[in-house]
Amino acid sequence: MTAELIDGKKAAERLRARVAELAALFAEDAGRKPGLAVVLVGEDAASSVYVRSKGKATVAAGMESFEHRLPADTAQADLIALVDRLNADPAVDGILVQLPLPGGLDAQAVLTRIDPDKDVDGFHPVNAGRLATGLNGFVPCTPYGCLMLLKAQLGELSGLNAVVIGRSNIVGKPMAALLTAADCTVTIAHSRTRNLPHHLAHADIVVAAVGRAGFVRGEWLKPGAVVIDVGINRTPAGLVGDVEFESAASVAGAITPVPGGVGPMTIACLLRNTLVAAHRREGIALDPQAI
Ligand SMILES: Nc1nc(=O)c2c([nH]1)NC[C@@H]1CN(c3ccc(C(=O)N[C@@H](CCC(=O)O)C(=O)O)cc3)C=[N+]21
Repeated sequence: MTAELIDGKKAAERLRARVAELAALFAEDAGRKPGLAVVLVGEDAASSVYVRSKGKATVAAGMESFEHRLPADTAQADLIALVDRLNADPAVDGILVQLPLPGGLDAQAVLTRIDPDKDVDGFHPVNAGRLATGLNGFVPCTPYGCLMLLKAQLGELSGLNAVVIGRSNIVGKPMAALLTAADCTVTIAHSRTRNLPHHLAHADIVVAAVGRAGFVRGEWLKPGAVVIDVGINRTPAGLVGDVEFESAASVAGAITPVPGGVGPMTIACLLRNTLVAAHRREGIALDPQAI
């Protein structure tokens, strides 16, 4: 292996420590802690683990964590009613409804019901529109975390060729928007892209978010490319990313591992967004560039 390992765990720890310092200052000024409400519907094992680690990280950062666990057979109207209560609750700065929702529930309707100024996931169409048009809003945590890792690795991104593999509303599309805003030349590839190796051959930056284990092969990469692997695939061999790690690590300049890469940054960025939401709601200044 020749590639440098990008330590997302360490980067996330640093970000969380900075968020905790600023959360303590916020609490002094506002007389209350920033608050994050997390809603989990059903008993999906992976979701349950994520929600628990989000709650722990929230408290560790000096924020209030409000956890709402609802049964899998919750009616759409009851879930909407909970979102309405959280929207109206002054102690709640951020609302996250854990995805995926159990079958029968309309996720889009729920996400659209969240107050855009409490939408720390950045999934509301208003926040997608703000990102697309360069307005201040909330950026989805996973692509925001990827951007932070890229900037820490490369410094200036202007003029670089970036290929984003995957076009989801949660990762691929906002990732492409962030890289475009950072003056990269951006290609969005996906499962139906013809001749992916052709596109990757010129990519200085590769962000893989297709949800297929080992989809991206090292031979396709430009030597020295920086590779961000968003994939979290549970296979018999364990947790693996969307990039074939061994072959990629012998060609890339730097690469994120799975686990220990993008995942921890996602949670740290959620705390960051919650801190920003709290400041905006209280009218307390916070330089977003400071974190
Ligand atoms: N409304 C909503 N917002 C989300 O942000 C959201 C969601 N729903 N549903 C599920 C996905 C997934 N997600 C992850 C968060 C942390 C890790 C993470 O910390 N992973 C560690 C450990 C991985 C493990 O051991 O399972 C790592 O990669 O090192 C991974 C994945 C947030 N998501």
